[in-house]
Parts: sequence; C-alpha cells; structure tokens
Amino acid sequence: MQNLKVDESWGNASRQIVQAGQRMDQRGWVPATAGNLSCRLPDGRIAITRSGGHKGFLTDSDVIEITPDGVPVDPANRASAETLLHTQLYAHDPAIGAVLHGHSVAATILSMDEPSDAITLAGYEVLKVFEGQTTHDTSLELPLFHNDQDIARLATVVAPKLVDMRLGYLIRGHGVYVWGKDMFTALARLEGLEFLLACELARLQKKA
Ligand SMILES: CSC[C@@H](O)[C@@H](O)C(=O)COP(=O)(O)O
Ligand SMILES: [Zn+2]
Repeated sequence: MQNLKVDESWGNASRQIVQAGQRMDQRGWVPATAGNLSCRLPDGRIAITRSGGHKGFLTDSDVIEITPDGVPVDPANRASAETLLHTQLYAHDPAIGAVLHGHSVAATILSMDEPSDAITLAGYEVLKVFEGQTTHDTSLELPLFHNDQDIARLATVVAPKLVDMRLGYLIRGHGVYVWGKDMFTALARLEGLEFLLACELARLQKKA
C-alpha cells in the first residue's frame, strides 16, 4: 500500500496515465515492459509509472508519487528506471504537465540508422500538431542522443539541448521522449511524431 494522498486530483492523474498507457500499447509503442509515463499535478506533485510493469495493463497501484528530484515518496516503491529524464523536463519548464516515453519500431530503427545528430522532418502537414507551426512548409529537427544505461549521465547530455527542442528527442536504438502541457497534449504530440517517423521509415524503405 502506497503512502499516498489519494484525492480527486491524484485520481485524475492516475487515470490519465493508465489510459495513455493503454493507448500507447494499442499503437504498438510500448512492447513488453518498455515505456514510461508521468504527469505533474496542479499542486506540483509528480505521478509516474512504477518500474518494470507492462504499460498497457497499468492499474492505479502502478502509478506512484515521486519528488521533483525523482525520489519515490514511499521508499518501498521503485520508480521508472528513466525517472530522471522526466524530472529534468519538469524542472526545465514549469509549463510541462505530462511526459511520455515509448519504443516504437520507427523510433528505434530511424534513431539507429541516422548518421547525423538529428532527424529533420520537413514538408509534412502533421508538423502543425506542434505549437507555433502554421504551415507544412517548414523543417523541424528531432535531436538524437546515444543510449546510455546510466540515466543520470544521459540526462546531463540531454540538458543543454532542451531549450531548442520543438518536437521531443530520440535515444538511439531505444525510443522517443515527448511532452506537453497536459496528458492530452503530450499524447497528441506523440501521435503526431510517431506518424511522422512512420512516414520517414516508409519513405526509406521505398527507396531501398
Ligand atoms: C523492455 S526494456 C525497457 C527499459 O529498459 C526502459 O527503457 C523502459 O522504457 C522501461 O523502464 P521502466 O523502468 O519500466 O520505466
Ligand atoms: Zn525506455
């Protein structure tokens, strides 16, 4: 049993994480136990998925509270192994209310095969999913970082680039991080980005 203040706000956050996990699973973006999801409540509490569970079958008890430093409020809980990649986003921008991480086929393959340090997405109508984009006639960069099992170290590599990120970022051979002001926005951005990555992958396959 978690040492948790289960009020209406926590209930909403937990339900949103459970439903987003189901949605990501339906789309094939969180195979096995991959992926992690979090949201920040209006009072500043942070809810995140417990480590190691299947994100398509989450229950309320798989959503735990962490401090802004990423420490489980109940020491008996084990937060996502990638918690620091979530908390660094919340610390970076107070407007961020939800963070999603998935391991889709397109994110995994494209991030492994791109030799430069970013994937450029240009000319797509769906780029307008991202705030501030009003036309397809634009080009946005999705930064790439090398995978690292030391998440604290990976977070220090990601940190200086956050200020310029418009879409999210990819970790090579691993997956994508996307965020938004709330869970609905984060999911829409993830869905838009996954669509664009699937298009890029299909174009490469067509050329091959
Ligand atoms: C299926 S292995 C995936 C993990 O290593 C990790 O990358 C991941 O996304 C899930 O870790 P978790 O600790 O459950 O949040
Ligand atoms: Zn992962």
